[in-house]
Parts: sequence; C-alpha cells; structure tokens
Amino acid sequence: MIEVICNDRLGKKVRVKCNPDDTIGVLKLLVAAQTGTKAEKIVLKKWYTIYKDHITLEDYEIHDGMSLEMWVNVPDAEMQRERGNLADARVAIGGDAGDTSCGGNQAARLARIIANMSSAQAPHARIRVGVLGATGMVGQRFIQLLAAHPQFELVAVGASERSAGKRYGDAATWRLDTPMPAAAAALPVRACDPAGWADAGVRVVFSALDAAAAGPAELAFARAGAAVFSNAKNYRMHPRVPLVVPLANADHLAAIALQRSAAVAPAVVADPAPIDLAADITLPPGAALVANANCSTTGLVVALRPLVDAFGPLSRVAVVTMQAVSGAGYPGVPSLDILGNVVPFISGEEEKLEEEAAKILGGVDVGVAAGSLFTPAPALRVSASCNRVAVIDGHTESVFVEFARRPPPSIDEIKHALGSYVSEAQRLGVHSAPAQAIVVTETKDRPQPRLDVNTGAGFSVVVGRVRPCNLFDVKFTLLSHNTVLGAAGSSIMNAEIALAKGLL
Ligand SMILES: NC(=O)C1=CN([C@@H]2O[C@H](COP(=O)(O)OP(=O)(O)OC[C@H]3O[C@@H](n4cnc5c(N)ncnc54)[C@H](OP(=O)(O)O)[C@@H]3O)[C@@H](O)[C@H]2O)C=CC1
Ligand SMILES: N[C@@H](CC(=O)OP(=O)(O)O)C(=O)O
Repeated sequence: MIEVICNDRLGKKVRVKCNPDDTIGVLKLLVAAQTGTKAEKIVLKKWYTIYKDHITLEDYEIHDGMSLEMWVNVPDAEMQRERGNLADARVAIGGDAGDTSCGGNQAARLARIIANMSSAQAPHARIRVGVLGATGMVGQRFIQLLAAHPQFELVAVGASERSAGKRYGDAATWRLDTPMPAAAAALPVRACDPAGWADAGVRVVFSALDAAAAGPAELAFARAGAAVFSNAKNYRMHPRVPLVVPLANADHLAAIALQRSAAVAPAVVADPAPIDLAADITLPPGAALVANANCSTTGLVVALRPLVDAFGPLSRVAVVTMQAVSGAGYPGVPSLDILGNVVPFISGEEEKLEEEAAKILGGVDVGVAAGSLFTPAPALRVSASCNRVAVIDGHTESVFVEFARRPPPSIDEIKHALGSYVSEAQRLGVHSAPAQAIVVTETKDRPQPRLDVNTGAGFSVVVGRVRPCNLFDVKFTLLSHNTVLGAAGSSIMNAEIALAKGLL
C-alpha cells in the first residue's frame, strides 16, 4: 500500500492510501470520498501530464509519498467513458465482490469506494450512529474517534441511569488529551433502551457498556434493527456472533448475513452456559451483532495472523501481559494498589486470551446448517499470564510461539512476515486502517508504551525484540493501544469494513 498526496491550487492536501495497481480512476474515487467533490470532476496532473483514468499508478510510476496536482473540472468525454466502466464494475460486483471478473480485490475495493462516495459526498447522508456506555473509558474513545468520521455521524449517546437525562458534557468525566467534541457535549444522555432511541434514526450502535449491562441491552438494540458493534465480553464466544479483530479476521464478518436469516437453527450450547451464549441471534434485516476481542487478545492475534498465513498452524503460544490501568475502566484500579506496583492478577483475563485467540484465528463457514459458524484454529494451545502495571495506555505482551511445522521458519522469515503483513482492512482502504498493521522495530529496548503507544494513531501493533527462543521457536514483545485498536477503534473499523462489504 502507498500514500499519494493530492494538492489543490488553494493549498489543500488530500492524503490517499491506495495500491500501486489501482487505476487513476480509482484514485479519483478515493479523493472524492474524502473531499465530497464528484470524481468525474477531478483532474490529476503532474507538470504537463494529465493522468488518464484507465492507467494504473505503477504504470505512471506514481510511488509512495508522491505529490500530484489536483484540479476540479467539467468531465470530458473520456472521463464519461471511465464513469461508465466503473458503473459496469459496480453492476458486476453484485452481492459478492469475490465472484466478479475484475478480480476480488479490485472489485471489493470499488464496492467500498462507491459506498464511501455516497456517504462522504453527501455529508447529510452519513450513517447515524449511537454509543452505549458513552461516558466510560472506551465510550470516550468512541466519542473522540467518531468526531470527524467521514461515514458515521454521532447522534445519540447512552449510559446508566446515573447519567441519563444529563448533557453528555456534564455526565462524562472526560479523561482524554483532546478536548471533548462540542457536538457530543451537547447531546442528552439516554437510557440504554432502544425504545427511547427511535427518534434518533440510529442504524449503527457502538457499545462500550459494562459487561454487567451489555448482554440484554446489546441484544435489544440488535433485535430492534440496529447493527451493534460491541466491546463487551458477553457474546464473544457465541456460536453465531463473529468475534472480529479488523486487522486479523475481517472475513468472519460474513457471518452477519446469517444472523438475519431464520434458516440456520440456533446452536445448542452445552450446560452450564452463561445465558448470553445461549441467546437466539435471529435478527431483522439490516441488524447485526458483532463483537470485538479483549484488548490483550487483539494485539496478540494481529501479530499471530501473518505467522499463520505465512507458515501454517501454530501449536503453542505463551503470553505474559503487562496491561495499562485504562484497561480497567474509570475510575479503575485504586492508586494505592497500582502506584509503584505490579498486580499479577486480572479477573477472567487469562481465560479470555486463551479461548478468544483460537476463535479469531480459526475459520468461518457460512454454509453450515446448524451449530457454530466458527471452527477454532486447529491444535492451537494458548497459555496466558496477565499483570496490571502502572501505565496509563497500552498493553505490552511478551509472546512465545511454537509452529506446527518442522523445521520452523527462520527469524528473518518471521520478521519479514510480520513487517510485510497487509490486512484486509488495509486492502479495502477503510478510513481507520493504519498504513502499517504491524510495525517491526529493531531498536533493542522497544516497544515501550510511553514512546510507541500512538504508532499509527493507536491503530498499529508494534513488535520488537524478535529473537530465537530456547523452549519455543521464536519470542518477541508487542505493544498495542488498549482503548484504540484494543476497543473503540476496532469496533469502528469493523463497521467500516462491514459497510465496505455491503453488509450494513
Ligand atoms: N478499557 C479497555 O481497555 C477495554 C474495555 N473493554 C470493554 O468495554 C466495555 C467498557 O469498558 P470501559 O469503558 O473500560 O468501562 P467504564 O467502567 O469506564 O465504563 C462503563 C460504561 O458503562 C456504563 N454503564 C455501567 N453500568 C450500566 C448500566 N447498568 N446500564 C447502562 N450503562 C451502564 C457506564 O455509564 P455511567 O458513567 O453512567 O456509569 C459507562 O458509560 C466493558 O465491557 C469492557 O470490558 C474491552 C476492551 C478493552
Ligand atoms: N480486562 C481488560 C479490559 C477489558 O475490559 O476486557 P474485557 O472486555 O475482555 O472484559 C483490562 O483490564 O485491560
């Protein structure tokens, strides 16, 4: 993936992430999605060359970081023809981007661009979204990340009865280092009951609810027709709920289509199962229930995904976490417990890491008649040991990996697989996807949360100290932002991907 900068004559810069094999026509659609200018009016030039829509960036030798001149003009006959080509591609995309003659990636990309265009070119057509649990640590991150989102417009916020009825600005104890967005501050806090949200026209609901409240509330919103993207643990292991880390297993979002169908019988869950895992997820058209992972699982699976893709199944993974205090919510861990200290226990955390990774790295089969849509990664055994440390944001993890294959890959091959990994979210070019999913550092004492937690605006995983292991095959240290990629950012990216795939 490369970044191209388009400069207009007024000094405005538009940075666009794209692929070298994209055509100029596709690049214009990406610019259009960001600026609201119609693609057919955009002219891209460099010196005396006017770039033609059907030629690819690599054929024009347009490379990473290159600046182009951007003009806005009336379409000429050639552009009209290219528009026709794009319209044909859109028809060919139909319901399944992968079946088109123009190639899965390119077709999916066009579908996504067209989806982006309709929302970004008409700002009033942004999808109206709400946030449940908006006053907490993850809720605040949602408010921050949604403030200038090109596809989603925040129109409703919900929290507990303690906050309901107040203005958001009065109810939330704002703890982020950017100002509270004024539009959010003015919103009334609602109770987390869909009946009271009918006037807001909300289609997508992001949930940062405490797990004690999330189960019934999220299901009620989904059954009322909303697409719910949840951070809570309640439905993560449900056999009909995709557990999606957008940089690792975006393909599992395909399960959304089956949630809307009564054709698949709900799976039978062995007793004694928590009630949420036995819930009937048969939803109306347009609705969905998607979970994202525990924040420590998230960083781990992003690093493991390219290793599985490149070298086949993993047999054993051991992980020791050093987790930030913001992971415990607000007000979280008492200062007298954590200052100058390490607490070697986080309730339920090790169990979540050990079971969630296998679901995420496993397969999805939307053709099964009954039972689970998900097959756990074969043979993968994970052992986790979790610690709370005196860090504000960013979970650090020491990871030890053994591959099923013998001999295992070399350390250089492993570093290359990590550093060159491109996730589906990046290939689709969704708004929140970082330029690099995994940043590999060779600096011997990195990653460190204070220095590296905001890499890729908090959406990248930083991996360092990749080295041989005497007991396993390789060991390394990773860092990921627990409330951005580990929570709100993943939910938002999941929704962006679902939108790009035509699932919303
Ligand atoms: N922090 C993190 O790094 C991560 C958190 N998560 C998960 O995300 C969710 C939110 O976590 P976090 O923001 O840290 O938690 P906080 O405790 O900071 O916030 C909890 C939110 O839930 C609301 N709430 C609590 N009880 C109720 C209720 N009975 N009815 C309605 N709303 C209620 C609170 O509202 P009020 O202010 O009115 O009390 C608040 O908005 C949790 O499920 C957590 O497990 C997942 C991954 C990472
Ligand atoms: N338990 C995590 C955050 C969290 O709430 O996770 P989960 O959503 O899996 O309960 C932490 O303390 O850092």
